[in-house]
Amino acid sequence: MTTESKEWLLDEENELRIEIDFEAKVKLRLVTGTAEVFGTELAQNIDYEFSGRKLAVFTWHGCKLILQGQCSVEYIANETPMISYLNTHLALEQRRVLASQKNIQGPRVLIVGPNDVGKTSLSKMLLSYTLRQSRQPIYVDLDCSEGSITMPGCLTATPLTEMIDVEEGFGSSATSAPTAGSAVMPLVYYYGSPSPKDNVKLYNILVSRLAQSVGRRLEEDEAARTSGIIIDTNGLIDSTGYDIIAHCIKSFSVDVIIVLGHERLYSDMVRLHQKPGLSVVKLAKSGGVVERDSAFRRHTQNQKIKEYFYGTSKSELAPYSTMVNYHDVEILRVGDGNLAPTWALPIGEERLTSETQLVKVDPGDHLLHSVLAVSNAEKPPGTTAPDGLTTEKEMIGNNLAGFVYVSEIHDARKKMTVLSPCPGRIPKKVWWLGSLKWAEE
Ligand SMILES: Nc1ncnc2c1ncn2[C@@H]1O[C@H](COP(=O)(O)OP(=O)(O)OP(=O)(O)O)[C@@H](O)[C@H]1O
Repeated sequence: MTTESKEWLLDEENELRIEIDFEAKVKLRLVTGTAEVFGTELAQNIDYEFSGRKLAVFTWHGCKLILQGQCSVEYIANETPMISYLNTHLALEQRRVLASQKNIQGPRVLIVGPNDVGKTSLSKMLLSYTLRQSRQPIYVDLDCSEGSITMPGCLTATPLTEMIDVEEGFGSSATSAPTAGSAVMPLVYYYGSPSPKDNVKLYNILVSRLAQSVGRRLEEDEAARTSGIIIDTNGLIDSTGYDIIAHCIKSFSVDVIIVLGHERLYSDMVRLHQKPGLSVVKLAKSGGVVERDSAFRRHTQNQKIKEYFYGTSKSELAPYSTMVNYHDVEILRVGDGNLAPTWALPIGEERLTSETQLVKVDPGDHLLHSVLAVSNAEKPPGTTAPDGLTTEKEMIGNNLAGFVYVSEIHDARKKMTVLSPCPGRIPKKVWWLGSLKWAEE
């Protein structure tokens, strides 16, 4: 790493915007004053290390920062929408105070907008500000392309109790070595693809399941109930995107929609959804939000997968290698199977579509480098016929125990070697195959 260091003096309400390549490492230190990264405050005189990130260091009251290392972009901006973001938080906080007094549900906020307008960054800020008020909000991540919490291809809900980590984002706060019964364990459903468009029906089923689970959590957990939920979405805003948004609003009983950086979407949301008890708010996109090309996104996804098995430079993990017999596991994927004809279904049964049909996958060379999701489901489909349909729906709606990575295939011996974060035999037998592949470097 280059030792070149540079001092930055920021006036109040300014932000230092930096972009760091994946190959570079940059250290950031707050010397005087106060500053925050997407809502999380920096401690003074501590080195924070970043690689492959685009971020903003914002100060409300002015500060002095030192950057050590090579950034690809670095500049100070004095025009930001941070005041409007803070005001939005304060309005939501008023609702939380009311919710605490009356013991009712706090705000259920949905953040929508096109790609690269800062939805995830705004979610982090609103969550951080809420956590700073000693509340315990739930973060729902419906953006399956990114995998802020665990892996790409997942839909997750995470009750947050600790501040979001400056260097690792949700990666650390939500999943670092949770103790038994820890409140920071995310609830994860596997969708298996980076775009909701690939299988809208499956995506909506999983959103409904996630919403039911979150609803149960809110009933039991008073702190989470009054703190409310923040839902981050993908950037789909065409007609399919509108249907998905409508489904999310219904499933999570959303009462605040924040539309980020898109006038037409805002006016459509007002027209389609504004009704008593549901507010639609428009916020401006920050000039600092960076458009990420597909290569950058792919790199981020790979990094996320790698971190799952090997940890980060701050907390390294050593994955375990296990040999698995083909016949010991049931590998399934959702969709694209051959359908039973409608007349073959029992009278009154809902017809399964090809989008939600379970298909058994025969293990083989094609699985090499796949990331498979280990389901908490116990029984393979078809074993409890005659009600096979219900079984399939239950199977799809099961949450996940974790992930494995297929590192070697020994087809002649009908075995495969998989990496997993835990030692020993993998107790769960139903594994989902999605489109996630990763070539270990
Ligand atoms: N003010 C800012 N200054 C510098 N970088 C920023 C700023 N706000 C956000 N970014 C960066 O811009 C990128 C895009 O932001 P973000 O992920 O929040 O957008 P998004 O709308 O959630 O994107 P998508 O839905 O397409 O995944 C991220 O790398 C983020 O760290």
